[in-house]
Amino acid sequence: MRRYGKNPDEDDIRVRPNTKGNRPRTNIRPKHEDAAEGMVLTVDRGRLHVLIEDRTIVAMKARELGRKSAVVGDRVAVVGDLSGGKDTLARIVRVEPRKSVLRRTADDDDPYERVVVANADQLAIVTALADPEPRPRMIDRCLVAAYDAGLEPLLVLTKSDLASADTLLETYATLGVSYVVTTRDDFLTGGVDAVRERLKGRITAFVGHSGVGKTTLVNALVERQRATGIVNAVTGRGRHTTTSALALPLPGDADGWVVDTPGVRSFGLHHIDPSRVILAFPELVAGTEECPRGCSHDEPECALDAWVAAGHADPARLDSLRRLLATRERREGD
Ligand SMILES: Nc1nc2c(ncn2[C@@H]2O[C@H](COP(=O)(O)OP(=O)(O)OP(=O)(O)O)[C@@H](O)[C@H]2O)c(=O)[nH]1
Ligand SMILES: [Zn+2]
Repeated sequence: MRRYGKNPDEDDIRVRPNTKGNRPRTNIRPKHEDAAEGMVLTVDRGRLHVLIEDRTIVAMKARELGRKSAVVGDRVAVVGDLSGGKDTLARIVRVEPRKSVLRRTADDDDPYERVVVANADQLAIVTALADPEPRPRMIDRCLVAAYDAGLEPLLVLTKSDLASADTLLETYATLGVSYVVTTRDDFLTGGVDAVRERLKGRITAFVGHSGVGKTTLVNALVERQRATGIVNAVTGRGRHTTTSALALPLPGDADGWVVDTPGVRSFGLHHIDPSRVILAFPELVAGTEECPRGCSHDEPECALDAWVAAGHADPARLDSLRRLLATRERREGD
């Protein structure tokens, strides 16, 4: 995976400078009132796969979009050949405003932020209960990224056949995070329904370290083996070869999307705004009014200690908030 430099998924289409001084072509183009609306399902070497009604078409960014990127989950307007036929290439002329953006930085010291998924409602943080051992710090970092992006976090604890979820759930009880506990053995007998229930009507981005069972789970959720149509159109040419995220529809009338995010294991948290993380702790928000400007909420002048001491909030919640905010400093092993 490339970690630095230009992201080939986002900047594939170059805009040539208009050296002849002609009128910019965008001025003489129609306004694309006839464009079709669709959703980006995946990006593969600069080609975007877009779902329009029940067809998947391949498109590229139109020149007029400039450096603006379109990513998985984006609602886009598309013109050109929309038949979805082999070797056709349509053009994306507009990216609709995003409801949410989930970003990662390649590294905390890489200032280039990459949008991984647009318009997601929920972040499923997939963690194995054993093999590999759970990493609470990584979970905390994902929680911070979710709160910052305005996504609702969902803890998905896999491999419950190997270890109990009790200890881990204790750690997160104070945070009130939703969770589901899964085991592969249940998937064969409908045990994946409990997870599907949480995904209904929403776009959920799935993140997790290698080996936690994310692929096993995602395949069970979308019934990939049996799936036809959309899923095959995207993945049918064999292995999905890019590191781009991939949106897969839930089967039946669940009306939800699973967005698999290969290669996204954690998040660079340099851009995180503490005031957005605090929104996940509504009872602490008012307590920050007396904080000094730009308070880190983990300094002697922070007003939250007095707020908690006055009985406005549970001290354990302030501890949790501080624990989460502290994960912004990257450590060995993150
Ligand atoms: N015991 C047990 N093993 C599981 C379970 N789910 C998945 N596994 C195994 O865990 C290993 C990793 O599963 P994957 O689904 O490939 O995990 P992944 O997170 O997608 O990992 P990468 O493919 O490396 O990204 C495989 O050997 C699975 O068979 C489970 O519920 N219990
Ligand atoms: Zn403060």
